[in-house]
Amino acid sequence: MPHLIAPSVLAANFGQLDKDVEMLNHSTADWIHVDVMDGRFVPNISFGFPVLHAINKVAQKPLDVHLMIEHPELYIEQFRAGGASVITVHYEACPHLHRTVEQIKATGAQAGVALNPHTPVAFLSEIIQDLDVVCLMSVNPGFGGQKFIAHTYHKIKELKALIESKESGCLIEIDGGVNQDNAPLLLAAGADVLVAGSYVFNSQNPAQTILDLKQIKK
Ligand SMILES: O=C(CO)[C@H](O)[C@H](O)COP(=O)(O)O
Ligand SMILES: [Co+2]
Repeated sequence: MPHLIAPSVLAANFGQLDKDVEMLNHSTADWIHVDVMDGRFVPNISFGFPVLHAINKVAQKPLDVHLMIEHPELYIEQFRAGGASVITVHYEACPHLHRTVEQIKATGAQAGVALNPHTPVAFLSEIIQDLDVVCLMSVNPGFGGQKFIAHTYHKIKELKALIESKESGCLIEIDGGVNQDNAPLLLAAGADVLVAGSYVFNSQNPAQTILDLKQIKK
């Protein structure tokens, strides 16, 4: 399968969000990554439902909603109604992860689980068959524009081995500090989906930057 590019609108210009989403519609982006932060699970607040609705009104690509919030189970149906195609919750925020994953799937969305940089891949061994996406955080969640953590390569290989051993069909998504230098190595290690925020939106030509990431050969 060709890899997928999921630009994060966290780095977009919120004064002209519709224009930036239109740009993504016309680009080779596959998904639109939407980072929701609650100021409790992570030390930052991004946005909530009104902004998600504004994005969904314009977006013509699947919305990949990354929930960096406590008690995500209270809001799954609302995020689905807001247009989410993929809903990703954090392992660290879900004591009843299996129940929350089933709840996501019951809405018709694809279910993702994100792991913080310090959380072992092996913690997903009993649930990997039920997941559509595992999102490996390659920065500590909460902010865009941070430095990529190189230990992520090792986690991708471990996750790939776990997915194969359990015959799971789930995708490996990498989120944080992705750029043109590390992307080829991430794909070679086994990544399927690359999230990129500041690298895309801070570039001179975001659509071209997305195309460059999309055209990397494995
Ligand atoms: O989940 C996130 C931060 O918690 C963002 O998706 C991530 O940081 C992408 O932004 P950048 O490419 O600028 O690192
Ligand atoms: Co994210």
